[in-house]
Amino acid sequence: MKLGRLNHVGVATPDIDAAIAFYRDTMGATDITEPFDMPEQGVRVAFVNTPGAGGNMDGTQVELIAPLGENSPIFGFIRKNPLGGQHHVAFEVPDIHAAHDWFTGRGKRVLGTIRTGAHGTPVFFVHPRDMNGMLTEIMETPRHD
Ligand SMILES: CC[C@H](C(=O)O)C(=O)SCCNC(=O)CCNC(=O)[C@H](O)C(C)(C)COP(=O)(O)OP(=O)(O)OC[C@H]1O[C@@H](n2cnc3c(N)ncnc32)[C@H](O)[C@@H]1OP(=O)(O)O
Ligand SMILES: [Co+2]
Repeated sequence: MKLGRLNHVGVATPDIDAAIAFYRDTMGATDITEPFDMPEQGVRVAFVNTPGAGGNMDGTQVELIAPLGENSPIFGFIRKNPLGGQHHVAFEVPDIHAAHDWFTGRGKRVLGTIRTGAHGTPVFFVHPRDMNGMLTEIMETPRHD
């Protein structure tokens, strides 16, 4: 497998509206999506688009995520980290199933099943303990048709 593009850094927050205001007013972000719920993933999500290499908006995103209820997979994280913070990183791959075989073949614990992520493509997560302490999301590259 070859290292793919860093698509986003997942940042957990207890208050997504306050986090959006921070990125807009303190960090000077000019391109932030409206938040939206992903009940099947137990999170509310908003994307902060960062400038790309050419100053456009195809750079790596900050993916703001807030827990939807106590069953959210990030509820425990917020309880331990009340301010929120860096939660995961997401790398792109061309083929999610080949990537899944790559990580499981190396004894890495894939969490749950392949699911549809916030970019509309299949994703899976690899346990932080098997990834040098970093919860890692592997996502199939979004198609820009
Ligand atoms: C999919 C939509 C969107 C997208 O981009 O498309 C998203 O990214 S949504 C992101 C939210 N969803 C997930 O994170 C799904 C995968 N995550 C999980 O299954 C859990 O969060 C899990 C298993 C990683 C941790 O769950 P929990 O915190 O309830 O369990 P523990 O407290 O037992 O944690 C075990 C162990 O891992 C450490 N930990 C927990 N979270 C993280 C983290 N984000 N980064 C690094 N380490 C983490 C925790 O401290 C425990 O370590 P220990 O040494 O035992 O204390
Ligand atoms: Co993510």
